[in-house]
Amino acid sequence: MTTAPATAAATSLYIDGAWVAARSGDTREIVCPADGAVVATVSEAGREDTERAIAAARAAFDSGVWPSVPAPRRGDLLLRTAARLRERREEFARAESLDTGKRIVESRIDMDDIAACFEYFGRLAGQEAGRVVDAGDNAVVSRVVHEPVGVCGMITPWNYPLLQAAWKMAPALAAGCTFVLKPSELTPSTAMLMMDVFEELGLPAGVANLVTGAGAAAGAPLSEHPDVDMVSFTGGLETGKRIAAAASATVKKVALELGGKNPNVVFADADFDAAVDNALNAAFVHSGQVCSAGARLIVERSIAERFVDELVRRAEGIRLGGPFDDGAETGPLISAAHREKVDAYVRAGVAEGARLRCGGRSGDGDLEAGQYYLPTVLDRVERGMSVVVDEAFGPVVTVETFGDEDEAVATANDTHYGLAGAVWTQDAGRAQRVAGRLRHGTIWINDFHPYLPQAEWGGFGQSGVGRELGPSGLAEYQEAKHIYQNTAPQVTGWFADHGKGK
Ligand SMILES: NC(=O)c1ccc[n+]([C@@H]2O[C@H](COP(=O)([O-])OP(=O)(O)OC[C@H]3O[C@@H](n4cnc5c(N)ncnc54)[C@H](O)[C@@H]3O)[C@@H](O)[C@H]2O)c1
Ligand SMILES: C[N+](C)(C)CC=O
Repeated sequence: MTTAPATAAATSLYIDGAWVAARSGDTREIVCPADGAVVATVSEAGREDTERAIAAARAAFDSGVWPSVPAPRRGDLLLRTAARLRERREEFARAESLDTGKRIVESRIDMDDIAACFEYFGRLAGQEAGRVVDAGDNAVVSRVVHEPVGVCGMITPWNYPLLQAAWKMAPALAAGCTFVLKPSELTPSTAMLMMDVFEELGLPAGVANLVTGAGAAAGAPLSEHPDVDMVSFTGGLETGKRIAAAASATVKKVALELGGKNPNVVFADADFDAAVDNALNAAFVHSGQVCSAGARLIVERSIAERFVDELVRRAEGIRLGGPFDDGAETGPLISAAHREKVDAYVRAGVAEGARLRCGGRSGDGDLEAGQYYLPTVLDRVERGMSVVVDEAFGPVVTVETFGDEDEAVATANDTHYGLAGAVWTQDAGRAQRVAGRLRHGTIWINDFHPYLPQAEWGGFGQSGVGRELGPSGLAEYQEAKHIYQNTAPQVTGWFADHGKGK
């Protein structure tokens, strides 16, 4: 059983440096999906609360209180943020686990990754003062500088709540932007703790603002409002399309990190045990609620039967449990509604002809109190079937087979997404060839899942627009400005002076 922290926070909106309640007075209970315990009560923001937060972010930006701080000093605040996060790691990890049901060991890893993200952008801030351009004229001084985009709306999902927000907040602050963050309505707790850290470290009022509430009410103004210069969204494809469409009315800058249907390609010469073990990680870590989950296993035909038998045997043995259960290897799904969606997806696959090898149902016994769904393997699937095309965002892996390299690549690229993928082989030449041909934003060779703050993350195709992390992750929050100075202005004579002498 999870125990709730004593938060009865009817004032969970952080606007202009103050904790306030929703204007409506509405609140929402946050429920741990591992056992249904209420772990927090937070304010439920509506449109007018978000508009207040936007006004605060706009005023803070326009006053220059943050954008005019020299970039190395902004970087210093990010480094101090990282240090504070490391000190408060356990408190943050616990809050994340209670909201998501994620195992505490995974939440601790997330907190370390978040601190590393703040450190990376803290160091990157101020490293580059723009560039001088040779205009081909000695009288001209021409340079390109990078300025903050302005007020950013940030909308984030529930699976990696603070991590996905950190990938936006850290570069935005490094660039000199101000922002309004709207985390998933299901998992707001660590975002609240984060505002507490910013306040503690003296970030000026109005630079970081937080609204907790549902997407259509609290989130939509961030893509619609003319005072927001950029909206950065991480979440599902359909929501991303809605946000991009809404943002077009004011021609905002838009960054989208969307879903994936990620291929995990295994050649017959791969290290068998490592490939099976990592296929389990790829599909079932965090019960598959990972944008880059290896949900499409694509195995060379000659080893497919043995490989899948072993995968099924291992999947059947995975132990499920709550965040603080030391024996658990993975946790619950986020909600009852999501579990129903995953189950319907599996049923649709079976109805289309897939063979259910294991799982395909909720957990029983002790697991009945939570939103558990058993690791599920579906084989005998074909390209075009819904389970091969659509993201399940649950512990479900489908198995396809191939005969040669060309077929492997064609199968792996046959998706409207393009977020991530892996290739398993001991042939270094083939590994590089296949990696080069896969149309996905991240390719792992003989590994699955690692990401680094210094390496870009994002999708090809309908997995998104733009990149987070790496130098491009900072550039997302910057506008390039060309400053051209003529130090010896002269009459050009382009237009004759027809009035001269009159
Ligand atoms: N590419 C990545 O890096 C990445 C990372 C994590 C998750 N994801 C994706 O996120 C999805 C799962 O997350 P989810 O279920 O929270 O996604 P979701 O799209 O349902 O919700 C994401 C966020 O959008 C908000 N929202 C919903 N409707 C909105 C609207 N009309 N206007 C503004 N905001 C709105 C929600 O309240 C939430 O905060 C999966 O598809 C997953 O692949 C992608
Ligand atoms: C981006 N990542 C892998 C941390 C989480 C995706 O859901």
